[in-house]
Amino acid sequence: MVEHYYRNVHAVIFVYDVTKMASFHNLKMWIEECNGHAVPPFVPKVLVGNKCDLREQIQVPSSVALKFADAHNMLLFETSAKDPKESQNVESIFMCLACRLKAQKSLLYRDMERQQGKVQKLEFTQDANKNSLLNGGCAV
Ligand SMILES: Nc1nc2c(ncn2[C@@H]2O[C@H](COP(=O)(O)OP(=O)(O)OP(=O)(O)O)[C@@H](O)[C@H]2O)c(=O)[nH]1
Repeated sequence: MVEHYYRNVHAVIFVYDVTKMASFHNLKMWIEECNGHAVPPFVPKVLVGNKCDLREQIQVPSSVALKFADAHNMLLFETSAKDPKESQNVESIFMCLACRLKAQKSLLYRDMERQQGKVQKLEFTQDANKNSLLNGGCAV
């Protein structure tokens, strides 16, 4: 059953609760589990600390989470699913992942075209395609 979740995965979001240190410590186990299921390194992964509206109860300092995120090559987002003031970060998570996936797809497409010797032809004949083929960046 678990295998099913990892098959053809496009992105991974690791979520911990900023008010529960145990949930942060458990991340290591989740990352190992993810690696154990052979999720490729190019699959974008982000780290999300939720419940940041509960300021009085915070157990996981942002600096610690940031260090952990850096060490695992992930971006960190601190969010609240409850507080509308913090909820824009929820949207940012998905925008960020969408951007990365789009950039990846453009690069993959370009590489495929290169292998097939088609890039030159597209560069000269289709201006509209030129940007999407050659720009790996994100315009969002
Ligand atoms: N204050 C606050 N409460 C939240 C937030 N997100 C979820 N909750 C609350 O936390 C409780 C558990 O939420 P679930 O969505 O069931 O999450 P879960 O991972 O299954 O449960 P927990 O591990 O207990 O957090 C519910 O009462 C939610 O309303 C948040 O950002 N801020």
